[in-house]
Amino acid sequence: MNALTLRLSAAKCACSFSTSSSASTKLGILMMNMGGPRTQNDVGQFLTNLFSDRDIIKLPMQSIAGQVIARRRVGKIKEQYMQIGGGSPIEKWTRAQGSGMVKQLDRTNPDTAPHSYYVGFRYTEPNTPQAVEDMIADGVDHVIAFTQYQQFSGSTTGSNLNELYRVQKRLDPESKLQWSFIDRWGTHPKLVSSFADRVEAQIAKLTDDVRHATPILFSAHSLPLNVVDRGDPYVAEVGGTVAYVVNELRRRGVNNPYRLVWQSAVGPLRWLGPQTEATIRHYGSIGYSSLVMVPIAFTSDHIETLFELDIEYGKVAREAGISQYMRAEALNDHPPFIDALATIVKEHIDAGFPTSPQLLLPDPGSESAQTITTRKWIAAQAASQAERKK
Ligand SMILES: C=CC1=C(C)c2cc3[nH]c(cc4nc(cc5[nH]c(cc1n2)c(C)c5CCC(=O)O)C(CCC(=O)O)=C4C)c(C)c3C=C
Ligand SMILES: [Fe+2]
Ligand SMILES: [Fe+2]
Repeated sequence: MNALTLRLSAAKCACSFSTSSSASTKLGILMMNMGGPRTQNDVGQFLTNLFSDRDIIKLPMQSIAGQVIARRRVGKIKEQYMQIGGGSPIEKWTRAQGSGMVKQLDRTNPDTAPHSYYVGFRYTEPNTPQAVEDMIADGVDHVIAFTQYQQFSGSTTGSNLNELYRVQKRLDPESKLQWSFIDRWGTHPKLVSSFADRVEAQIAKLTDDVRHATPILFSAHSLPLNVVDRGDPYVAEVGGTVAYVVNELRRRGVNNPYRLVWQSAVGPLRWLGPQTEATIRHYGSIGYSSLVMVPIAFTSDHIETLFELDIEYGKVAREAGISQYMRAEALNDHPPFIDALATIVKEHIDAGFPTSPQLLLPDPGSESAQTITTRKWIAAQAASQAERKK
């Protein structure tokens, strides 16, 4: 009997979780991510929301400075979105992933069917308040907050969780919703295997003369060094994903050399390197004529893959004499990746909605009051899930 079955022991028919039973628990799966502008007209608001978020960047007089910086960057970023078709494809991919995931869960976990997914983006619509309102209106009792960032950072999943804490406190003051959390999954075997598929497919496209010697550059969004120093787990967790993917590639007979590099640094802060762009330039300058790039910290296409890796660094690679510059496809709607998402949720349900112990351990460096409050809420939810399991 899993936790849900136990909760249903008072129900007349404990054999089914169907929504037709008034005593049944209705699950909602909240897919959390940053979001992206749907059109060029949304770029300004997206950037304003991002630069207003103290979990990603702390500015003096945040609300004014955030707007000023957003206004300064909007022209450049709009131009980048124009070059990738006008907007971010993140909502399209999140919906494809969510619908594939719940279809599979309906098959593998009939006891908790039907499964519904909700999209909670941090900086654009559909946002967290909309998702929580929809879940309340749909009669959801238990929300699985499932981050779509596979590696944890306070600036990404941490920010989404802080927002979730504020939103549920406002929209669900009597705490009718129960919550559980899937907060990181960077080494899940099905995620690792999905990445290995994507890398292997690109390696196969290289010409015979360079196929086995071409460097694989795993590239992730960088972090400011002060965030790394604080003990944010992201850098180590990205390294963990890379190690597992390389291990899987070795198992498949792909023995190419590899490096982990960091992209997308913005502003005057010092950011973690080596930078992706400088690495491409350097390898070109010492005679490499081929590279396979792998976006390793995001599951869907976005500006960092379609613009930065493909267009911007593609040009850098050509200038540096790299004639075979390739990028592993993002996971997007790759069927083994949809299987990975559904399996991760299945394992969470089957195990009685556990909270990762990592989520409850503070960073060694200083934390915001909001993060401390959010962690207390998560700990209370974790305790009540554990209680139900007994
Ligand atoms: C795992 C991914 C990401 C981490 C970690 C991350 C940390 C982080 N980002 C900034 C500042 C900016 N990020 C911006 C855009 C952006 N960031 C990510 C991912 C991560 N960020 C993505 C996928 C995107 C692009 C969104 C899209 O729709 O494609 C931006 C805005 C763009 C710009 O102005 O150049 C900023 C700014 C910080 C400071 C940070 C860690 C503290
Ligand atoms: Fe970012
Ligand atoms: Fe960028």
